[in-house]
Amino acid sequence: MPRFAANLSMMYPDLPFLDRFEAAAKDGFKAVEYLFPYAFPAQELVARLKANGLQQVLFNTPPGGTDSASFTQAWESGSRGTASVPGREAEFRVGIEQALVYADALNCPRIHAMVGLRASGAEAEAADATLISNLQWAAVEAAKAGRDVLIEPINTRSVPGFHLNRQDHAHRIVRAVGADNVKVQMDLFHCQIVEGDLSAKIAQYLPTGRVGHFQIAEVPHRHEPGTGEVNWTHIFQTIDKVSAECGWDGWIGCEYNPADASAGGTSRGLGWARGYL
Ligand SMILES: O=C(O)[C@@H](O)C(=O)CO
Ligand SMILES: [Mg+2]
Repeated sequence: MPRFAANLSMMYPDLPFLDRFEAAAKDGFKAVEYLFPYAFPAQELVARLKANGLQQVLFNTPPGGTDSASFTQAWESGSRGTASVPGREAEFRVGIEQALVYADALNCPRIHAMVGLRASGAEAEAADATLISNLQWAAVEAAKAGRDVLIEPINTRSVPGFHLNRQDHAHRIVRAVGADNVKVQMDLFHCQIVEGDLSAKIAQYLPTGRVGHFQIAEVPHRHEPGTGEVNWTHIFQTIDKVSAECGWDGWIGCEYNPADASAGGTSRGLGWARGYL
C-alpha cells in the first residue's frame, strides 16, 4: 500500500508551522516532509517529530545563500536552488553541508537539492555540466553520512526558467553522476503538466532504482487528489503494483495546497486518503 507523508510547507496552512506536526499525526500520517528546516533549531523539530510519532522523510537544501539569514532571503528574492548555476558552487556546497547537519539530527534519509533557474541566454550544456559536477561532490559528502541526494524536475508554469523539467533529463543527469545515492524526486504534479502519461512513466522509471521519492498534487490546480484531471486510484494502484515488482519501499509526499485553507480544511480534505492513512 502506498505510504503518504504530509508536506508541512503546504498542508495545514491555518496553523503555525510547528503545530502542523501534531495535526498531521492526528490525521493518521506517520511521516512528514517540508521545504526548509533552517529557521528552527534542529532539536525543536526533533522534539515535534518524537512527540507525534513521526518520521522525517525529506527536506530541501537551502535555495541559495551562505547562512541561515541569507537562506530565507534567497528564497524570498526568487532563488530556486544553485545546483545547476555556474558561479554559485560555493553556495551549493554550504547548502549541502548545512542540510547534512539537519539530516543527521532529524534522522532524515534524503535531501532534495533544488537545481535552480537558468538565466535567459545561459547555455543548457553549461548548466548540465555544473549540475553533474556539483552532484558528484554532494554524492560523496552525503554517502559519508548515509544520505541520498535528490533532484526534481519542476514545470515552468509554476517556476518559470527552472532548468530541469523532464524525467528523462533528470535520469540522464543521475546516470552521468554515476553515484548510487543520487536519485530523482518524481513529482507527479510537475510530470503531468510537462509530460503526462503518468502510469507509463512510473512503470518506466521506478524499476531503475533511481526514483528516491514521489510527490503528488492534483492538476491543473495544486490541490487534493480528486479535484481535477488525474485518475489517482489508477496511479496509486500502479505505484503499488510496480513497487511490489521491483521492491521499492519509499514515500509519497502530499505536496498540495488544500482547496479549503480555512481552519480544519486540510483534515476535511483528506477524504481521498482515508483508505491509506
Ligand atoms: O515541487 C516543488 O515545488 C517542491 O518539491 C520543491 O522542492 C520546491 O519548489
Ligand atoms: Mg515537488
